[in-house]
Amino acid sequence: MRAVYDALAVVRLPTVFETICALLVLSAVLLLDIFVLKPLTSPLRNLPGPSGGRGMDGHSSVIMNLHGSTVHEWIEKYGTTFMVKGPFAVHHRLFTLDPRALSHVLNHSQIYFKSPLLRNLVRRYMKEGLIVAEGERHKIQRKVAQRLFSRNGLRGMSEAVEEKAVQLRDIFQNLIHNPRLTTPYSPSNETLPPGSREIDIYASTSRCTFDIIGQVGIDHTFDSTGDWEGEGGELFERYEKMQMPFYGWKFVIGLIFPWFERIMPSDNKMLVDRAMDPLEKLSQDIMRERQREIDEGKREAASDNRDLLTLMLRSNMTKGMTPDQKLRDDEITGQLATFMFAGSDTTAGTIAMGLYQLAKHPEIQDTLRAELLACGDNLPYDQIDELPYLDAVVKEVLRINPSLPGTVRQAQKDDIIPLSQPVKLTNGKIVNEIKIRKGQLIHIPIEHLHTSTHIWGEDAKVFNPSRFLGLNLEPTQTPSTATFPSFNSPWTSPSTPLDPIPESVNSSGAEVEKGDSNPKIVRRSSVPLSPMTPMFPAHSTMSERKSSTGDERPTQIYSPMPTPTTPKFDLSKMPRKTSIPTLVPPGPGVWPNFMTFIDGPRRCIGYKLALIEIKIMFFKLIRDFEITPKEDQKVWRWNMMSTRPYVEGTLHTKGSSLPIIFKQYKGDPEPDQTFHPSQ
Ligand code: HEM
Repeated sequence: MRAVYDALAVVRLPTVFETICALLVLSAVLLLDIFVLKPLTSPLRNLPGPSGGRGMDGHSSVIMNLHGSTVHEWIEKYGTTFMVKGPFAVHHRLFTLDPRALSHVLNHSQIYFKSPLLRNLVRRYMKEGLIVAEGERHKIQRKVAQRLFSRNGLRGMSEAVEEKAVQLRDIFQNLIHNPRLTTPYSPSNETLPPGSREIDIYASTSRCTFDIIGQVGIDHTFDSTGDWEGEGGELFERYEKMQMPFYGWKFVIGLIFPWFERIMPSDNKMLVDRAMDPLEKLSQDIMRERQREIDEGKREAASDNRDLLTLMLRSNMTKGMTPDQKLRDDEITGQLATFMFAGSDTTAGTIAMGLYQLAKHPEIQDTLRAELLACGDNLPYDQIDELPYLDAVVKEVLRINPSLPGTVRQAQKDDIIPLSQPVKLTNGKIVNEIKIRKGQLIHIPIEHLHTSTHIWGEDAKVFNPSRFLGLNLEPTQTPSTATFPSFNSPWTSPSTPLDPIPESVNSSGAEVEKGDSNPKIVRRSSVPLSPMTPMFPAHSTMSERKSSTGDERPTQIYSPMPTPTTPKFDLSKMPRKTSIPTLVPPGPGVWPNFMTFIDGPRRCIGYKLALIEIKIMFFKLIRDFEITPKEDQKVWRWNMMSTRPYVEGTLHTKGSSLPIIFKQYKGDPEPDQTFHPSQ
């Protein structure tokens, strides 16, 4: 002890000069490490790749630009795997479309996490839910959430979705038939002739998907679609407003140092808190109430997979669970924010962009309508799911407009990534694998993969659903034929098998079967479906009511019986199932090389619900309406967490929107009304 006191007696605090010198030396070492040592020793340093990227964001803004062609030029020049740069061109990152590499990264989720920056961005909106969680916490959360998507769970969801779709269709019909009616997504109808109505399809479907997640997540009815002045409508307005593109420097600093915004919140942070705090409070109140109901035996265990909240609470009550195995309160409430964000924006954007594509391609719209009208209006979802042309259209929408154009992973330790396409390094060596260092990032370019002509053929950028039917139904399209460069090019098909994909199918069969070129969501259709056979007679009733405030509200139930379109092709020749075009090489994804929902243990947990929503919405809306784009309107997409449509010149004033013109579909014109050029 004496020796310790003696030693302390000679210790003194450093002088200011010594402290400054020490800090300078430390900074010099750090800078040397970042700007010289790291790049010089980077295992990616000999990979070919584009020059530039010397700015603060390196090549990121080029990669994230949804409308540029530069990345495709890089792919042409450097092949499937190359190096791109992070900040100040000193951070080396891997950019790969190589199926084996992607499969390896996605399936080793214990090595490849989301980067801290991406997690900070996601956490801002989605709190401590599934998307932010990594490692053991992720496994625990995912296991519970997965149960929501059991066969029974999905059936319940399809009923909730159908109800919403019918509500939306009724509202649209009412808007068309009653020009004086207004809604937040169709404020006025001044310039259009009677019988047509301009409706913002993004604003309306995002309300629907918000309502659906309220139901599925916490068994709560928001009804922001029909009751936009009510509590749900107000919550939705705030939720929508927080996604306006207001960023600025405080936002950027806050992404790197989240504590900063606790002192100086950015505009974005204030909008997010204004939207998410009431939602969080609501889910906490419901959580307490639900726990009480469970404790008092008021909720039947059998009905508990109806919503995620109850499922999580009941899971925490499993006998023998250690505290570590239980979900924390912030994980439970965070899950609502996660599902709200991950599940509603993505799906709404897809439905809106899909309807826009159909509006722009009348011949595809007619073909789809012909298929849908050949069935009754009340077709159950498992049969809707079997309709081949609808399936092809939905796949094509998901292929060409994936909600997440890409994602990023960061290696948590040194690793070796296998390749199916050898890469020629700048030093002339040819390698079949890439070494990656702890901390380096890997870009997973979903949209570039989907629009690569080498994978999807010459018409990769064209909206052409018939590629999934092996047909060429649209006269304006050329058949999808890939022109693969010579054998030695980086585009030859994989010579080695892909990584085995861990079977994440649970006992309820909630995940997709692998190895099937056309996996289906629910494989229980026992009724053979002929697309030509009407299944149920459509009905036609109409009722209107006035709201309590005396305003006319679109609350009608109205289902006309249009004459089916004369199909532009023989429906009986339609293949009964879609398939991935044979030219598409094997690759990871929910379907081969189809990465909209990515793959592996972090694959989108809600993709089956997304498919249900998209298909049922298309089914209900395209049967009853003819849709056309607005003249002189340019539509773009912007990307923050997921891509959203907006009209040119209105992003910063209006935010996301996508108005299109709706007309009641009345069937083909009678022959005597048809104009004949010879007359
Ligand atoms: C068209 C609609 C959708 C698309 C394109 C989509 C896409 C994706 C993608 C690409 C990911 C992986 C993100 C990453 O790891 O970087 C993901 C994850 C996720 N998605 Fe979806 N999604 C959709 C709909 C939904 C729906 C409807 C729900 C919920 C009901 C949902 C819930 C989630 C969750 C919770 C995760 C995190 C899974 C995990 O990390 O384990 N998504 N989604």
